[in-house]
Amino acid sequence: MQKLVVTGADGRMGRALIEAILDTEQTQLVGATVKDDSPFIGVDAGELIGRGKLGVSVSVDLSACLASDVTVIDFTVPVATLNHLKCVAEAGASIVIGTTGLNEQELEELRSYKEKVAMVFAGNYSVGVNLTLQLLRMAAKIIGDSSDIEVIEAHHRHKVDAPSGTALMMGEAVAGALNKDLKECGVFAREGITGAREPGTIGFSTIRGGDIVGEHTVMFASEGERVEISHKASSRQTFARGAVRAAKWLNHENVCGLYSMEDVLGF
Ligand SMILES: NC(=O)C1=CN([C@@H]2O[C@H](COP(=O)(O)OP(=O)(O)OC[C@H]3O[C@@H](n4cnc5c(N)ncnc54)[C@H](OP(=O)(O)O)[C@@H]3O)[C@@H](O)[C@H]2O)C=CC1
Ligand SMILES: O=C(O)C1=N[C@H](C(=O)O)C[C@H](O)C1
Repeated sequence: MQKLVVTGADGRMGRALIEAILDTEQTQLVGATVKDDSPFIGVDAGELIGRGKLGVSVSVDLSACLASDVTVIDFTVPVATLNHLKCVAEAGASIVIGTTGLNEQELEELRSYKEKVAMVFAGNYSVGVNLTLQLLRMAAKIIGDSSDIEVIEAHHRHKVDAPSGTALMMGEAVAGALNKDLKECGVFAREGITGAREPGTIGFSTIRGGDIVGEHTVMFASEGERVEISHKASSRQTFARGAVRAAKWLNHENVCGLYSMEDVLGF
């Protein structure tokens, strides 16, 4: 039985993760944590999602939930993720991280744990998005040099970071296949008299509205035709089930390192 702890248990993904764990064989929720000002402290984690008592009280103390055979699943905010990662390292536990919006310094700090912790870190845990990354690399190799490449993403009104982690992963997959650095060729904003499109750049556009779960399109536009590769998520369970799958995979690997969802899927 794989022992799992969910941080940010009262968040959109936290709740979806508890649901996914309850629906996955050979996994057991052994802890659920929230921020210290949450109204859900002390509530049963099962009751938090309307599934009846599990005997796991929502708490603020992650370290108290940890042991070397526990895997944490963390979809929160960058500062919390790094705090949680520190606790995980101290306990010799492992972690699956889904948080997006980390800046360069935060990413560097996360990477610094790869010798000490077994962790999976991905901007998107859906199988479909990770398949899409493969398709994008193929498209980039065949038509990337002769196309204008644009990444368009749409999410719900509550999302706080842009572009999405997935959009950045897609941009990096395309840039990598073209032997480019996204930091140099990415265009993240356009307004006013921008001038004509600079050849070889990768543009990003962001839509925020309503309850859109997550939609991404990469457009390869050239003279006379364009190719669009799209993924549309319609349920957060897609991400949650993928993260639980990653946690089960980590338990088998149990080797310190920084892994991607593509590693988990064996792509
Ligand atoms: N990789 C993937 O497949 C996916 C990644 N995501 C990413 O997951 C993250 C969470 O998304 P979502 O669930 O929609 O967001 P929510 O805002 O619904 O949840 C965030 C959770 O983190 C908690 N939190 C915030 N600040 C802190 C803190 N300082 N310490 C401890 N906990 C804190 C929140 O608590 P409180 O509510 O009390 O503030 C809440 O429980 C985002 O970065 C999102 O982009 C989302 C979906 C899929
Ligand atoms: O915040 C979200 O909701 C999502 N975030 C991830 C991202 O930033 O790419 C993954 C998914 O699209 C949903």
